[in-house]
Amino acid sequence: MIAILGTGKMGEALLSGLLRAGVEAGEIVATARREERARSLAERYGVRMVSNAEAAKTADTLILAVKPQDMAALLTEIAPHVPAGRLVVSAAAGITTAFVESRLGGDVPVVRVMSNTPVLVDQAMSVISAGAHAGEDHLKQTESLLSPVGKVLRIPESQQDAATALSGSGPAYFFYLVEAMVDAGILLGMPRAAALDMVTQSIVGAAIMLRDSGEHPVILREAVTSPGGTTIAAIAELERHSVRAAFLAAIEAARDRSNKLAAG
Ligand SMILES: NC(=O)C1=CN([C@@H]2O[C@H](COP(=O)(O)OP(=O)(O)OC[C@H]3O[C@@H](n4cnc5c(N)ncnc54)[C@H](O)[C@@H]3O)[C@@H](O)[C@H]2O)C=CC1
Ligand SMILES: O=C(O)[C@@H]1CCC=N1
Repeated sequence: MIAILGTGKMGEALLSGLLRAGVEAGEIVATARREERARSLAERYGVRMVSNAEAAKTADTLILAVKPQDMAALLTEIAPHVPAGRLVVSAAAGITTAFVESRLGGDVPVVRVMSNTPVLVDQAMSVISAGAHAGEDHLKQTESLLSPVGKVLRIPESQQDAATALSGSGPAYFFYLVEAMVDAGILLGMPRAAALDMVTQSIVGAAIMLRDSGEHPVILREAVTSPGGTTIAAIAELERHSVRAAFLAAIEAARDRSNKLAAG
């Protein structure tokens, strides 16, 4: 039995992914804070909605998907109910395995995960790290939960905040870029729908080339950039506005924010 505690955007994305991957609805329980939300999830997915205490007692694997700021309260609530040896998977940004271990007590095996919203289309990037009491089996179990909904990579826990900044938040940067490019299309007089189509197909095409060609992004970009042409005119402006430096600073800020999240 798998329990998802805190079924918001990420929890629901993981829940739907598990079901698409063939886990039976009867093998999953979930929890939600609001009754209306619980009813809607039960209706849409056919899973049983239970209390956090019941989820902690009954499931072999607990997936904690509340906001980092709500994690301490959730751990205090479930600590008396988690039987020894249950795998606890924490999906929250910035929350260390030590934070979870210290609040649950005992030798609880904890695996920290940072996934991202493309889990909804089975294209997640999930990075996982073992806590002090989690071994190879626990990492394998977590991989088998997450690999049907995307790519899974093991990383040292010391890199989790950086991964949160890169791939956890990553989809938001691409959506932001699309918004900005569509605005540029509007500036040039394109209808909004057509501009969105053109930009979306360009980003999908570029992403698939990057993933499937094995080429370095510099080579792929150079292939688009003709001498004296249009692309270099655009890139000269991106450089003039320090867009690369802005990305470095932005992702560093996200890493620092992740590092501070456990403190609330
Ligand atoms: N949204 C994203 O792209 C990503 C989010 N995450 C992490 O996933 C976690 C959840 O994020 P979101 O889904 O975006 O937030 P969210 O606010 O949509 O979901 C959190 C849910 O937990 C519920 N909740 C809070 N305390 C609870 C409790 N004691 N018992 C039961 N339910 C409770 C809330 O009512 C809410 O529905 C966060 O820790 C975040 O860092 C990780 C990767 C990506
Ligand atoms: O913005 C956040 O804090 C979460 C963690 C990674 C993506 N969204």
